[in-house]
Amino acid sequence: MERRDIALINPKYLTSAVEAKQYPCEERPEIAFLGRSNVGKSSLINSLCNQRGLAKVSGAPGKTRTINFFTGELRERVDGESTRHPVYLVDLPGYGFAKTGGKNRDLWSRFIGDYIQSSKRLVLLCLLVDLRHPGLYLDGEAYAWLRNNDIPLQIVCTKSDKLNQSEKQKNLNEINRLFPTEYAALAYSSLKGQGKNRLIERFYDVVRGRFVDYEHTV
Ligand SMILES: Nc1nc2c(ncn2[C@@H]2O[C@H](COP(=O)(O)OP(=O)(O)OP(=O)(O)O)[C@@H](O)[C@H]2O)c(=O)[nH]1
Repeated sequence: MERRDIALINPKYLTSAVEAKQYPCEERPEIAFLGRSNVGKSSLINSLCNQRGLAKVSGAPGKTRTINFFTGELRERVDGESTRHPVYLVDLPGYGFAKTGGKNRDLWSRFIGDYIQSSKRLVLLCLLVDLRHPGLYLDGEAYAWLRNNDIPLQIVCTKSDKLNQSEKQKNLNEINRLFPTEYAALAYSSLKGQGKNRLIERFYDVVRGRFVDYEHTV
């Protein structure tokens, strides 16, 4: 019987950028991660890549202030045959930390906006929200702002291990209702690995749909 076996392999930190001319130039599709500060972006990237220290995990909100690029490959194995797609994972600075008010907030929007608008290779934006807190004002603002762009959006609901089954389902429904996107919101736990395979599957399918030229079979 055919079995789908998908992984994100060979992850490496590549570079950090504060302006467009510092973005890497190799043509790879990009999957970006955005969310309120401390929502668990670094933990999610580490969990997706099975590498603890890849992205920094902080107790102090607002640590990620640059756009961080990681390289990796999406690999699917079906019945012993393996297909790979090189990608960039892009860790965007968190919004909503204490000092980000007024002028800082405008700078943040311009910074992220420049990235989103200038990157021709961005195929999926993952908006991370904390599953325990559906409908936070700042998440709503980010969602509304991102909907104005043409980039496919995947809502990823972090820290799902902190809720029981019925709370999880209730909050997931609420997030889907408040933030509808082309793909249903996904519950994720970096601690337990919940949602990981489904999210990597999503990456694979999005990348495959848009960037078939990069495909090579090994
Ligand atoms: N229980 C649990 N804790 C998590 C999970 N993901 C992240 N955390 C914790 O949440 C805190 C913030 O995680 P980070 O991954 O550093 O968050 P971030 O969004 O990258 O933070 P910034 O760099 O400030 O933007 C850390 O204490 C993590 O250990 C999860 O799935 N489950």
